[in-house]
Amino acid sequence: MRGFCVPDSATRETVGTAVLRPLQQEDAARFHQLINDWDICRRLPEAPFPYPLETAEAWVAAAVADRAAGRAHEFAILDADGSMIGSAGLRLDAARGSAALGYWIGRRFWRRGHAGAAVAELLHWGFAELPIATIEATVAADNAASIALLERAGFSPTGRGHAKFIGQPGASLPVMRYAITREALALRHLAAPEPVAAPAAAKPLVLVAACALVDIEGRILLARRPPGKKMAGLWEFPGGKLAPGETPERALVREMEEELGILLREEDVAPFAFASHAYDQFHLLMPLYLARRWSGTPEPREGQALAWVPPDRLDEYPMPPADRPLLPLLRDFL
Ligand SMILES: Nc1nc2c([nH]c(=O)n2[C@@H]2O[C@H](COP(=O)(O)OP(=O)(O)OP(=O)(O)O)[C@@H](O)[C@H]2O)c(=O)[nH]1
Repeated sequence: MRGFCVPDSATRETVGTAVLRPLQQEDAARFHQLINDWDICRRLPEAPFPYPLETAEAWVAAAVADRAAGRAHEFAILDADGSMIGSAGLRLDAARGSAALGYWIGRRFWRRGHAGAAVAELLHWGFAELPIATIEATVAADNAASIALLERAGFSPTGRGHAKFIGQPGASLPVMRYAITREALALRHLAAPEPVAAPAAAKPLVLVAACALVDIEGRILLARRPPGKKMAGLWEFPGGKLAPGETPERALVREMEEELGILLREEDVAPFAFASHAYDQFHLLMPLYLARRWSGTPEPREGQALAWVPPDRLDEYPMPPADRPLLPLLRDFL
């Protein structure tokens, strides 16, 4: 398990800034100077106290080796002047597609929001760069500041347990387990900004996810909008509007099942391009994905006609105006 040390919650008034850079062997002396503090070590399960310089050197050397091997990514947290003030990192559990978070901040730099900023930055970095879907954290049950910090960062509790802390021999202390998924972090950031007041006459923005299903002959599946619908008779890429809280990928999985009766997996769709088009009643924003793998044979479940169309014949099929800029991109790519 990884450890946490944040004393007393970073006050909300202070907005921390954090810059992370990979931990280097030259950081060992400073690392030692900052971490050799009972109030830090007692909250870190793997930290002895006192914390010898050789242990710091060995820990940093292991971190450098772990980074090279892709096992873990440990960072120095820097303040605005570029001085190291603490450390934060992610240790991978490749089999589970997860990583364990740990961090600590030197005492002189407590209560300035640095830990919260470092954790936020590390979550973004981790989900962008590592093959993981979840980041987990285990924290001593009496570490109220870190619990508050994790909850503010978007983590949810997943359970309780006990863990040994090297600095407190013999003791098995109660801990709480937390986790955050990639989707939860993304939704949080979508939900976070205050809505910008739209001018009275603004058109609603409609978000539609669409998918170009490509068969082994490189043909693309088009669906013809059935009579009775807006733009009936035009050919389009299968897809539809996102339901509340849905990612575009998840919406595609649902729509492909509903419209075509096929099983498409989220990991089998790749973002390709997007359409942005002002219709009279709304503005359409439509990410277009490509998929070459699915289970089942597409069949029209909603009264639509279907056609497998070679890329150089897409022009022959009348499509909504939003789709037209996408056609040359598809022709060039396929
Ligand atoms: N699926 C799909 N929709 C498209 C494409 N191009 C395009 O302009 N659209 C527009 O994006 C919207 C798709 O949303 P939808 O499929 O959930 O809407 P709908 O008209 O079938 O249902 P609705 O009656 O509930 O509005 C429609 O207004 C549709 O005309 C496209 O290539 N694929």
